[in-house]
Amino acid sequence: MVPMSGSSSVALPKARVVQPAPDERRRQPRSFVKFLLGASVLLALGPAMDSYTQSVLAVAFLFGVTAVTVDLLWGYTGILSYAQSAFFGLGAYGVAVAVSQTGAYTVPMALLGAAIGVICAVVTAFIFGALSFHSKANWLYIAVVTFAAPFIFQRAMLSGGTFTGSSSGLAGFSPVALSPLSWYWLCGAFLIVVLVCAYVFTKSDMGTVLRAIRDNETRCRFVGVRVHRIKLYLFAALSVVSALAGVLYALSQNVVAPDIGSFELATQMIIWTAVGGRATLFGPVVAAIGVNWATASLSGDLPFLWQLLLGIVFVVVVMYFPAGAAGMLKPLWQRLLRKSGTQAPTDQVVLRAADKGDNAADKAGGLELDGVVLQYGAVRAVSGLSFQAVPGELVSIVGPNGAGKTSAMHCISDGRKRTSGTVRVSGTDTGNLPPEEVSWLGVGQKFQHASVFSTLTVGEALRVARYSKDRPSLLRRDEELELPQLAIEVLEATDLTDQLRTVAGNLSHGEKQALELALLLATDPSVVLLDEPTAGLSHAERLQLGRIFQQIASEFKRVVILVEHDLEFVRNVSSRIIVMNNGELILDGSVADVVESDVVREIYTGSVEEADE
Ligand SMILES: Nc1ncnc2c1ncn2[C@@H]1O[C@H](COP(=O)(O)OP(=O)(O)OP(=O)(O)O)[C@@H](O)[C@H]1O
Repeated sequence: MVPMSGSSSVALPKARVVQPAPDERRRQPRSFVKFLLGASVLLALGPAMDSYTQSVLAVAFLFGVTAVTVDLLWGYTGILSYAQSAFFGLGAYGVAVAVSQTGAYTVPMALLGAAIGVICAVVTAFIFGALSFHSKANWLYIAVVTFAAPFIFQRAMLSGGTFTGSSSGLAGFSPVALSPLSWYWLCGAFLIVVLVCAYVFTKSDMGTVLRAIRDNETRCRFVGVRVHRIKLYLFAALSVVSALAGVLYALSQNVVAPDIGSFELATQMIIWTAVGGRATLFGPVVAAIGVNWATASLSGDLPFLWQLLLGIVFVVVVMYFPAGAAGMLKPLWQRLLRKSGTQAPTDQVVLRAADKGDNAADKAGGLELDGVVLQYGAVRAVSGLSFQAVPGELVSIVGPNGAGKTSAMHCISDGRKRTSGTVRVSGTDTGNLPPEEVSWLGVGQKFQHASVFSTLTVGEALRVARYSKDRPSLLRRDEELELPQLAIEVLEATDLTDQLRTVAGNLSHGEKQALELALLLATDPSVVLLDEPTAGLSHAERLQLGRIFQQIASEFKRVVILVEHDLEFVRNVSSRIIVMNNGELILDGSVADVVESDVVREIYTGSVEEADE
């Protein structure tokens, strides 16, 4: 951070462009085209292989597809799912059961079976997703819940009698009689289509949102990203992809057995992703193809040794190379690119000040708390807190440690935290809405500790924060980043406009604090909650931020609620001060009232009870 200019306001740029050199821009599509060329060459080599290898690789390509789904879920979004093998199995069994049971060995019947299998997979995904993605769930829920999926699948297939073929499975049902080479091409083409779609998706604005969820789900929710909904839809969509891979497996292999939806296969998919390199797409695919090809070639001669080797590789990679093979090779690849005169691709960012306020200023009707209570078991952290704040006010909440200041902030930003009482934002009762919905109503909260997205660039993080205003595209990355003026003020004043392409995890502590502030301002809130925002900052940085806070309140007419321990700082920036002790509001008045109050002095030096006596 650098000191602000002497004026209270910073001149706003209409548009500021941070763009890569032309060489870099040309490079981005090129690397992907190279990949497609490489994949085409691999497919073209098909006729040179024997039919056994063609068949093995066709299956490996389908497992590569499931690896892409695991990577999108786990690598990009942080969702560890063990259900992908069950979805694969449902697709495969859908075809096998439909054709075998009806005796109609026709393509339409196989397609009908495929549709039933896919629908079963989607319904299962929605059920597991609904159990795992909700406000009270953490990241472990999906792993624990889906842990059961392969077991349920296998048990169901084993108990299905002649309907599912029990332990022997079903065979000889496929109405599609293609040569191994044709299946090799078909499955390879399917893998390429899935990879291209996944690549485009991960490079889109929604792909950035996925990485943001993986990095910091809490911050996502507090800037209005509907995390649970996104996770649920992603999980359901990828169940379709896995089930379709299962359909092709059944048609090409002409045999299905319960182990295609097993826990072992589910674990292997996770191993391919970890060993290949999470969040790289190509790494897990190469690992899936390589491991399956090697398994087919070696497991006959070295059945036990091969499994042991795989297990050891997995443990070593997880412990010592968390970025996987792709992560290990990346520096080498980048060095090669640099030698050939090019750099890794980077994106252009055009920062633009919004011509009009999104909505907050127009409907800013202030903040109102009425009898708010927050009880943690026997501890009453907030006890009947009531106050109002109007646009343009900077209200500081002070009090000793444990007074309930942070808890009061939580009661405003998260309707589910409150035990009782009412909070109204611009006249709207927030009820028991979760933080993402309260954010949509116009509340932005900055936490005590800087909470940003460690692997996202500053520009990407700001784009994520615009989720509720500019819907992210699933297909493309918007070069233009339109921000409310007050967010641009913060970026300009702290020089973050020059760091739009810097990874947030590499910023200094002060810059992270400023970025977090800019993130919540990017949502254009009408109520800005700041919980000890200057903790750990230098004197100059505190002064700078203090001026910005005042500007947000007085110039941009927002309600600013500030929790701070530094009374000198509070005195300089506040228009009003609320004093809390033991969860209760004990004083609400002007700066002069509070500073001169004996009660406040006594709270900080002794106890109120003692003072009363
Ligand atoms: N998650 C929790 N579970 C149980 N008790 C809690 C929890 N969070 C806070 N408390 C208790 O609630 C009371 C108020 O805590 P809170 O953090 O709101 O105070 P504070 O005024 O913000 O303190 P500080 O200035 O130290 O941050 C304290 O007694 C604290 O121990």
